[in-house]
Amino acid sequence: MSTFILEALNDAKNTLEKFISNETNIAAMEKSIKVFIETLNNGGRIYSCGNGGSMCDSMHFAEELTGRYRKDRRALAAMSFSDPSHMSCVGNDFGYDAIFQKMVEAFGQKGDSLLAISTSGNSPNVINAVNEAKARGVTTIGLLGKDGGKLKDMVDIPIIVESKLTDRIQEIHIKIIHNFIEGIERELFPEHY
Ligand SMILES: O=C(CO)[C@@H](O)[C@H](O)[C@H](O)[C@H](O)COP(=O)(O)O
Ligand SMILES: [Zn+2]
Repeated sequence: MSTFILEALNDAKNTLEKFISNETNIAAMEKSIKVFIETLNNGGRIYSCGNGGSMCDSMHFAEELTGRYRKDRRALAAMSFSDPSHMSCVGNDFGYDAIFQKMVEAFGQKGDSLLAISTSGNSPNVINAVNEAKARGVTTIGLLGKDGGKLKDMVDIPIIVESKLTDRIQEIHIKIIHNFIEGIERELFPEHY
């Protein structure tokens, strides 16, 4: 039993170390934070989407912007595409592949940004959201994994966690997400740091 626990924790450590050691990843994270800050400073909105655990990450990202991260401050304009009634309607009437695309169609404007989260980079509903975002001048940032999938070459800024395991990739994604929030707050609320 303990062997499996240590193996899993060590694999997580190694995956994070590998991610950190690639300068491209850190540069892409910095670039993403700049995009988010620019969006907010220009009165735009930050959107996010993903499936399963990545939907939880998408919601986690948005709530820490609209609500709170480390300290109290004003709400920031963010929205996760995860409204169950919207998803059941669009899933039922247009198909599951349209659930995120329809939200971009409803809200996406030039200058907004979209955090598209997919560990495979191949989920059709995330791909369709990114295509809609591109057509509307919404900047796209991909939190991806494995080989980056189709989204790697579609998003403006791809961030790929090198691992074959969905859960492991998600564990690094949430670290990146917290880093995004801290980067945004450091710029907009320097008095908190
Ligand atoms: O959270 C997990 C596994 O850790 C699962 O729910 C996982 O998110 C789902 O299988 C997703 O449908 C995977 O989609 P994607 O990351 O490939 O876009
Ligand atoms: Zn958090």
